[in-house]
Amino acid sequence: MTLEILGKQDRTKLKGQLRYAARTKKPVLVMPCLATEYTLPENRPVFENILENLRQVKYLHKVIFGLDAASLEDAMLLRDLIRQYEIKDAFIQWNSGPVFSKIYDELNEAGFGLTEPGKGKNMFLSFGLSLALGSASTALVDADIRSFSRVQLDRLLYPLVVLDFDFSKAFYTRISERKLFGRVTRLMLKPLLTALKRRFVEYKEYKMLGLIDFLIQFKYQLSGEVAFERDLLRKMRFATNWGVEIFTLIEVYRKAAAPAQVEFSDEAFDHKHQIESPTDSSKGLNKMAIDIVTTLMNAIVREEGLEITDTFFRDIATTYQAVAETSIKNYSYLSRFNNLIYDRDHEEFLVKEVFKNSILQAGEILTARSRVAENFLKVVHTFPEFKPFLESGLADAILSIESKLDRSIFEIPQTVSWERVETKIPDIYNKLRIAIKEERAFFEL
Ligand SMILES: O=C(O)[C@H](O)COP(=O)(O)O
Repeated sequence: MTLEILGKQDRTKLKGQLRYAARTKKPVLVMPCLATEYTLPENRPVFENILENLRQVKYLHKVIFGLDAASLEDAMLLRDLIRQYEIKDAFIQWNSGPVFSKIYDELNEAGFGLTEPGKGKNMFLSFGLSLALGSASTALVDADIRSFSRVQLDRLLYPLVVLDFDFSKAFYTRISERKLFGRVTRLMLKPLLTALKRRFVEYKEYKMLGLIDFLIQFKYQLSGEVAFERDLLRKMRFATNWGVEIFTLIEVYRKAAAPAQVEFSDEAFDHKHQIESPTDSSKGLNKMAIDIVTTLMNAIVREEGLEITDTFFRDIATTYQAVAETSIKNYSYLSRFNNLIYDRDHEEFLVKEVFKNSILQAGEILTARSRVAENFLKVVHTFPEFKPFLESGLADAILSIESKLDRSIFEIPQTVSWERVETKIPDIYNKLRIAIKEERAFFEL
């Protein structure tokens, strides 16, 4: 279901309905942030605008600031800002502080592999905290939205808190300095999904189309603003790299009963932009694109069972380029229609020199991995306890073995689900509630 803003929305009504329904749904907002998002002078106004807007939201049960890369002084500064803006019921999940380091240690000792620092690990713990607080709906919003306003949060949560959806995802138009942004979504992911669809129709691989069609219907697949209903959140796993948004959608495809996308803003959306790094595939948009393609194709190969031939990625990259070139023409018209600046040469450069290579590089990574997987399985074959798993074919065998081991063997860096944590550490939510109490007392919040 797509919830679009049709004409002028009655914001007071929206707010009123949310307030009423929130009494039972206890919505929690999770905001992962880096200390630099408020310590650097150039970022501070963006962060303070978010706080100013959050101050006006009266229906949230709790606001969790998942704080990464922060010293004690940075954490205290955040505490001061939360107080200054009178954000009610907020607390800091200071990831490198003593209270939550202990929780991460316990999760790691139980074998959940949360060693890689970053947004994935941060938000995973915040979600656990939200579950521990008994929230029926949890929203995730980034701390770098330059155009944030409170009504956006209202819209994101409305499908879950007021209506009966179990997942909500924002869509919007990204514009900055009078130019279209959303470069990876527009120029890489959307054309790639179209190219994959063409290929699967042509080769009559209809089984693959369910996932592709599901992904295509989202207007902005890489938006980071999402909300989950409790039962779904418990079942979700999360990628801990740049593939997080696409991985989340793939999980939602498998696990959600009633997903919705919602128009976040009737104005253009702007956030902090990653650099383009055409020659270095280890950072910026280039790295983001590789992670996304690897995550997507990994799911199609392993969980949908696609057999990849030697030429698969080369063929897909060629179709991708043709589709992307057509969309560039369309984006140039769209820009003219909206009086925006459009640098067609640069967009073509991104498609041909950056994103096409990302697809090819992701192909190399996946092909190499699948060779490793085969060898791995040969070795695993010698252990009798894995024998029953090996009868179901390569993809299923790896999945079963991974679920037995509680972690991914060599694939997409990802978390387990909270449902899995609950089974292994039955009193985990109790421990998390104690941790929240300690952290709140420490920061006097
Ligand atoms: O959503 C995207 O396409 C990527 O996050 C890049 O976005 P940007 O071009 O708006 O920086």
